[in-house]
Amino acid sequence: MLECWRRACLEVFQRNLRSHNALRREFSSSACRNFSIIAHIDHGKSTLADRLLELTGTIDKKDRGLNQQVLDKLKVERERGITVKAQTASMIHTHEGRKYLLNLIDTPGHVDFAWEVSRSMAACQGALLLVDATQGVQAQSISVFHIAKERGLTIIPVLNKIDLPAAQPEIIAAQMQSTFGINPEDCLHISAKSGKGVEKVLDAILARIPPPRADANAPLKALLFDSSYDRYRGVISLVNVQSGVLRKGDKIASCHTRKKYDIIDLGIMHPEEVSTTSLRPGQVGYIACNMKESSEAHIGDTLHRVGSPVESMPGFKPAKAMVYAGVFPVDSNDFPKLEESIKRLTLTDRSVEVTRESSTALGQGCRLGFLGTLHMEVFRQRLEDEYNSSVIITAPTVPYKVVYRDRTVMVSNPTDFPDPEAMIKVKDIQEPIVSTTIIVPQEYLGEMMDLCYTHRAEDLDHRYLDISGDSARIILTCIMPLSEIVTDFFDKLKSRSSGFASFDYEDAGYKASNLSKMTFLLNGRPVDALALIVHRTAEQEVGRAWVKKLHKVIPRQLFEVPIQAAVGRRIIARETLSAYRADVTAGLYGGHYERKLKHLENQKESKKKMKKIGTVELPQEAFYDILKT
Ligand SMILES: Nc1nc2c(ncn2[C@@H]2O[C@H](COP(=O)(O)OP(=O)(O)OP(=O)(O)O)[C@@H](O)[C@H]2O)c(=O)[nH]1
Repeated sequence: MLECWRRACLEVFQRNLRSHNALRREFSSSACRNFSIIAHIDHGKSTLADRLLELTGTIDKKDRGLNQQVLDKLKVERERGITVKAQTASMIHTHEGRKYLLNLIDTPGHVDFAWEVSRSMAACQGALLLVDATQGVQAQSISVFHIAKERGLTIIPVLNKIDLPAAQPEIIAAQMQSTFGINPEDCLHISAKSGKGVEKVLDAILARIPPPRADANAPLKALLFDSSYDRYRGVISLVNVQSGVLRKGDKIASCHTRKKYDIIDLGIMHPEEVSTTSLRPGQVGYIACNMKESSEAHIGDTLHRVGSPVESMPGFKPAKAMVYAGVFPVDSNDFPKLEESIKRLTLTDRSVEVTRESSTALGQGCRLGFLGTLHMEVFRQRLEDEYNSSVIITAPTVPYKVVYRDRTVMVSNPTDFPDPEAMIKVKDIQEPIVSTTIIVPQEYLGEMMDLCYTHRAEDLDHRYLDISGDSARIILTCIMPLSEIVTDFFDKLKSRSSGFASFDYEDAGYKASNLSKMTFLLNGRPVDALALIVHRTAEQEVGRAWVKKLHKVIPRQLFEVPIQAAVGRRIIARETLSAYRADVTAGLYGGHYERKLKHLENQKESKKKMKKIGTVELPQEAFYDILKT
């Protein structure tokens, strides 16, 4: 038994040593290929990435549990089966006796994380466009294709899941031709799950993707495209060396901050960090250089050698928060812990915007800006998973523009939205709009159009994406207010199309709109944390729905409590909570005096945790119940 174990350990050690020795070789740029895998959500990116890592001997099948993807490292990614954060891995592949260094940058598939996708692509010369052969081209296949095309990447079309009986690779290849102008003969047919055809993907990467154009003798120029935080070593940055050679001990400087650093360690991701002596032009790897604050690692920054400045490369458009929400601790005494947790989490997720906020109802909290609602959900789950904090998140709000005669104010918190009385001073209120693409089988077109119209869609247009037999698919485009999408639009889209519709959107600027602030009153007193911004046409519906929900969740008091939705002084909806007397000592007679006292003590204790809204007492948990859906 012991002998077996010893032999297994030795095997792993020797394999690691062999591969680490291979990694320490210096790869010329002609032996490098930098690529990413782009696809619609669930089309199999992470599965293909794992298969490539296995085929190149970077990981061993035995090293990982069943169904666990190596590059999906966050707990929330494993639980939800989605990729949130782009990961990088380098592999060594031997072809016709020559060793190549393949750098794979895995990308997330969901619309909320499009920023990560375009960032990852900046370090690549090619992309595998992966399409599920049972589902065909979907909304995000189109958006990621266009991002890759704009960046001038070589695209290798790959049809996945051919092992499934429902796969129709020939039909989907024809779809690729009609949608993207791709020659069907260029499409590779694979099953990332079984590994069938994946060898050909490696061949295509070498044959079709050009090596990075890089000059080892030119001054050092490295693109910083991602960063993470390590408690002991500070900021770890991922860089793509565009020219020159980066070595341990080098003194480098940032074009953005002008700050100087010494390279303490560098290397490649294999898929964990493996230290090397240098990073050569064209390579992708990590550097540790005693950067203390993650704000110093500016995504899209150009690094150069101290004393030999270079022109900075065009950076990235900064991530733009599209959805804001207040985050409060369930127990208000926990605010310092919550703030610390948020701070630490934002070190690994730089796209979250953070400011402090305080509410009369919920106490001290933070206002956070997210890229979308899934991003918000994922952040909440990461907070709970990694930092063990329960949080109350207020209803999501998009950033509105309030245009006064002399200035424009951005409002991302309903409490700051002008009341109807203050509207005389306001010239215009504008809301963010997005251009939306939906792909759906034609039999659901009516349902989809109806759904879009009820969410205030304009400029609705549609055309056939492809016609194959009876299964024609439609591509539907329209302009919609972003606020309509951040609630339950996605769930409705999926349920009304039996799960067949796919959906994507992109920023389309701002548009004037007829909006107002809705407040909720408990016994005549407004509860700030519940305020909403609604379109005039939806006032009645939203007001009634929320009042009903509050009626269900708020515990009865010793007196009758009216629950009202109001816009200014106008009451839109009302429910009444009937009175209730909580007699905790009922049933305790005569000799039970001590127990009676204890019950009263307990009641006093729980009262301390109550929030007072005027005369109404609410446990903080009630807000959690009200706001969790
Ligand atoms: N039958 C079959 N299933 C596959 C194949 N490739 C992937 N899958 C399955 O499809 C599902 C989605 O695969 P993932 O690799 O997680 O997809 P993804 O594109 O990385 O998803 P995101 O990271 O969320 O964007 C998983 O259940 C996989 O097991 C394949 O070739 N055949």
